[in-house]
Amino acid sequence: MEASEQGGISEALELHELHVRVGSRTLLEPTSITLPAGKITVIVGGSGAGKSVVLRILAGLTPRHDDAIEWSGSITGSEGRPLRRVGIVFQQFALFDELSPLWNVQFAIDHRRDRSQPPEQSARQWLDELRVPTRTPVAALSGGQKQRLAIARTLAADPDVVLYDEPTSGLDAASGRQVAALIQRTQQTHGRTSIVVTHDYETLLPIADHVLLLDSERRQLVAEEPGDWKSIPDRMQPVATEPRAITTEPTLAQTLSARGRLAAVDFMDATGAAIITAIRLPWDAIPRMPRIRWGLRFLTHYLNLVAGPSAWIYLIMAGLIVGFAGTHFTFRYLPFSVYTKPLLIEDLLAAIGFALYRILVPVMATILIAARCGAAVAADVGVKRYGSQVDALQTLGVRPTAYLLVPILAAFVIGTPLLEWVGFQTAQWISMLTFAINHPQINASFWQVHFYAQLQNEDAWFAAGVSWVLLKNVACGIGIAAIAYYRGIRPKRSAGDVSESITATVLWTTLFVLLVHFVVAFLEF
Ligand SMILES: Nc1ncnc2c1ncn2[C@@H]1O[C@H](COP(=O)(O)OP(=O)(O)OP(=O)(O)O)[C@@H](O)[C@H]1O
Repeated sequence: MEASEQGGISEALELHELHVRVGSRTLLEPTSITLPAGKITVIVGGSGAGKSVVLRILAGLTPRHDDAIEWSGSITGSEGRPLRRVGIVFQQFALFDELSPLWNVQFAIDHRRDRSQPPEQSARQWLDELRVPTRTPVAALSGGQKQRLAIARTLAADPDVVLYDEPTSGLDAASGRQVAALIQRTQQTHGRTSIVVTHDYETLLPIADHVLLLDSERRQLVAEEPGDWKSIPDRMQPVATEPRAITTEPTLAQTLSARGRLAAVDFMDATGAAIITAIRLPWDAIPRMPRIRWGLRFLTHYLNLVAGPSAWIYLIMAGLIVGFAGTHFTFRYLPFSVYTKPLLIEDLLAAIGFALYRILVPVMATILIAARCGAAVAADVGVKRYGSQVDALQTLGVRPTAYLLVPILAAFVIGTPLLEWVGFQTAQWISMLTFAINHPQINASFWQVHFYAQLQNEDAWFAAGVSWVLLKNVACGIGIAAIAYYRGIRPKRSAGDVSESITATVLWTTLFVLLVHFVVAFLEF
């Protein structure tokens, strides 16, 4: 542990017997090494040596038994103390696009490591220090400005250690040197232990206090003496890909059988994931928001996504169609209508009112909400996952369930009945209009009396069966929210994975909604 010039405390990073495997390949044999406090350590290694894997492990983003990655050993601060916070400046920055630069930094300040201590400086002071415009939307910032904002956000959260992931990637030599100078200046000003993971040794070795080589031959992190730094490039060999086994072309029957097996495995995977999700949901949904005001901010975002103005237009259109069709065609295609209509008109209106209120509008509304809002939320969460914003939340000390799942569930529990209500209001209005146009000789109050005949509730102001309608809405809302969230939050390696998660959400949410209506219909009637 070391005190910085500004009086802050920075921690060393101690690796104890860190052992990393990816699939059947060992990336790192058990390694124990200390990355000194308050210094810049540069970790270099050839392409494919495992720098990104090690960086994510150091940042606490990889569980010990991931899908393909396994690691053991421990990572602590100085003298074996637990690390409280490891910050990371992501290669693609992982900024929160929907927030201004100022609010990106404020988010980090509000979730800083020790909130009993005053923040090191205000969000505006951080942006001034790192020369980031405060009002320009994040998406409109230049690459360099985004990187400086990412550094400001990471430091504002008051981490013990700051990791930089390939900070010069994609930059020309001059810009790379500026970034290196910025890292050095920031480190000197704030005294944080800084670890730079890179393959760009030429630009970043000049600012290093220590250098570690991730040696892919020896599978070790090797501390390099300054005298040996010059020879590092010769030892940074790209890792050859695994030689492919030579196989004969599979026959059509083999291909089909393999595809069948894959489809079966996919189906089992999806079903297994759905069961696990259902079991986990109550635990994940406990609202443990670190800051209520940020929770409300995320809730507003998701309420707008789920039940904003464009969703109202959907439900109004749906209500118009189902209300008009239900009323118009019932009377138009009534068999022997000249004779039967005078006898049945009252009962038919009551049946239309009942069907619209209890079945047609709820089914139509929830299917639309599942497809439209489920897809919107899966896309939102999927992009946050793919763009590392979910990782950024985690390294800022926030569980993604707190600010994503809980607000998403709340938005659907509020939004689904609200949108359904909008659909029903429209449906009953168009039903009245259709009836009035088709039966100009009948008094308007006739419709009013008979449309609601099956919905009268003697004891209360609300309609009969409202609890069933609400139950369907809330059950569908919770299911859509959970499917969209868990599909979106799964690891994403490509934009294709995001798109696949949106498609899967639409398929599963609509199926779920139909299942809810099917099951509730048995209990209800
Ligand atoms: N989630 C994963 N599943 C399977 N293999 C993985 C996974 N992540 C990394 N790998 C493999 O682990 C090895 C190390 O990858 P890593 O991305 O850490 O390399 P790197 O040193 O960062 O390379 P580069 O500098 O080219 O980005 C590679 O062979 C990669 O294919």
